[in-house]
Amino acid sequence: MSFKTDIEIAREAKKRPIQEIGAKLGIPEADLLPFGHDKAKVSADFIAAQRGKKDGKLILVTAINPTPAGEGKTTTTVGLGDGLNAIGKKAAICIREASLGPCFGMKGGAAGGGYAQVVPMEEMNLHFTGDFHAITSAHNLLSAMIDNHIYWGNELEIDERRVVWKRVLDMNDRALRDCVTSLGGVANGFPRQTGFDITVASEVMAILCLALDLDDLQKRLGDIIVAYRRDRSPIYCRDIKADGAMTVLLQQAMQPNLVQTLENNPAFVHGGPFANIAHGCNSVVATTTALKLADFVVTEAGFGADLGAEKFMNIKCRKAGLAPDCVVLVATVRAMKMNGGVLKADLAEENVDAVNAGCSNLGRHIENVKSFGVPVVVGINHFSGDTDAEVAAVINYVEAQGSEAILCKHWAHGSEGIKEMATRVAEIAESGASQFAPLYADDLSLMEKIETVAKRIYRADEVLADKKIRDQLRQWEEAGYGHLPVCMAKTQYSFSTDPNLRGAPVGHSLPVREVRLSAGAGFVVVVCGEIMTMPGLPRVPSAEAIMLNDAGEIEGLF
Ligand SMILES: Nc1ncnc2c1ncn2[C@@H]1O[C@H](COP(=O)(O)OP(=O)(O)O)[C@@H](O)[C@H]1O
Ligand SMILES: O=COP(=O)(O)O
Ligand SMILES: [Mg+2]
Repeated sequence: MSFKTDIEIAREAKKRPIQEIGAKLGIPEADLLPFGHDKAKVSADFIAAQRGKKDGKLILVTAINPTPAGEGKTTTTVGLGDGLNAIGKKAAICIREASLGPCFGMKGGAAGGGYAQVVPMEEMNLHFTGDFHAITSAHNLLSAMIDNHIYWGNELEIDERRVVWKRVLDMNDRALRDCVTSLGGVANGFPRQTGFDITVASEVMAILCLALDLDDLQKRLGDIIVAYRRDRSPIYCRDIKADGAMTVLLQQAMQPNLVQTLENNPAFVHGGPFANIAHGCNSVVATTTALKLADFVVTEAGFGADLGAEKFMNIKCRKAGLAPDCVVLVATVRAMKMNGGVLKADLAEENVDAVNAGCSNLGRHIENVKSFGVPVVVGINHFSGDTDAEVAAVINYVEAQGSEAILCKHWAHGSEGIKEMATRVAEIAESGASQFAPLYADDLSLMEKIETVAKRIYRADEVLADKKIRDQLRQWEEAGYGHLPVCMAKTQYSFSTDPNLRGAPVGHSLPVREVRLSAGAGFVVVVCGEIMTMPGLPRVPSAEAIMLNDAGEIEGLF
């Protein structure tokens, strides 16, 4: 059975003018800044005018530990938004923007898939409205101004060995991870070892996603710590006098983007941090705006619930005062089999035993989501190769755990394939059953916060952090940053730091490699295991298959 590709389906979309989509949410045309006929930014003035209005219900879509292709969180977020609208609810979705890294690397885009996509898919997965370029430019302006300050006499007495601000690029380029700048003699400045992260790991990205408005954005930018002096005193972005220009570069990017689903329902697409190396959630401003305009808002958090959902709850909700009313935990037969020990190459073959073996991963994620006090429904994202026996194995397991699992066929059928889930989610969200609370209080020490996530979510026995790291955490506590949440960076494939340790490992240790203070974003990044903040390209990058056909249309984007 041959299926149309995502891009073929997206190209056939019968899109409505973006003004019509905005009108569904009561956004006047004058408050939409159009980018063509099918994309627009929502004005900051209109957003500010929504404050004080009643919020709709908030639904988070997360997943079990994924295969490299992803298990359909974004696809399910889009499908569920369409499903809620199809049963008569006023719903909007909020998802993240795509990074060029995975688009041209391995994983592909971030617009959903099949008949549950947001459009225009090609533009969204490429330059969209320029937000990532703005974030990259703002980040690298600060980088350039730091080296320029040092070049012109270093009045701030920056210890050149302790510049912590790197550069970014929105591309997977391992060659840039670790490099030396300012080679070539006196005219080029003072050589310094530094490197690049991918734009989605930039603190500027996190700030744009957590800032409440433009004033908050500028303050957070100013709070960024870029370097330390020899006496270890911090030097801030505002000391370099870059925060004003960075805010100018980000003014338009701060306004959330509005597009539509294949079924012409409103979709906010804004911000794009990954969940393995950053906090993995779309912007607060898009989510809080959507909550003022719709009765139901469906949003996503990247990778598995051990990463995106944990940081959605402990970072985004904590900082924005959000409280999810329901969680949809996406499971797929293929990811269950992979967590049950099946190799990627063998996932297409029926294997009920492997599905049963993989259920331990699903069961742990169910427990973890419930530990935040939020009701959870498992959404089985149906793939054409799934057999009835494999699906039944998942449903039987979930029901034996006392939870609910609903088979969803939105990829193949759009809203028609997910009405049962939409109905159930609306019931749960409106029931008031959710008693959300973050996993740890602000006043725990930074180390205790790391240990709480490691033990309660990852089920690690211990956290391995050497004296240098523990001393650094204590120094940040003494400097007044002890109240901040932690942003865990680790592999998305396992509860542990070993990507091959699938299922529900116990007894493992969590090695902390380094810690980074994002004083502007307001969290401490805890880098665990071998995770990289500048990914590399795979042996055969998706880019090799991306081209223009004779009709000038893009091929190979997915
Ligand atoms: N039910 C499905 N059947 C076939 N392909 C799917 C299905 N759900 C998602 N996909 C595809 O899998 C890939 C990952 O989906 P996506 O929603 O981006 O996952 P995630 O957001 O969890 O990473 C996309 O290419 C999408 O088109
Ligand atoms: O940060 C990762 O997001 P996806 O799981 O949607 O790929
Ligand atoms: Mg996604």
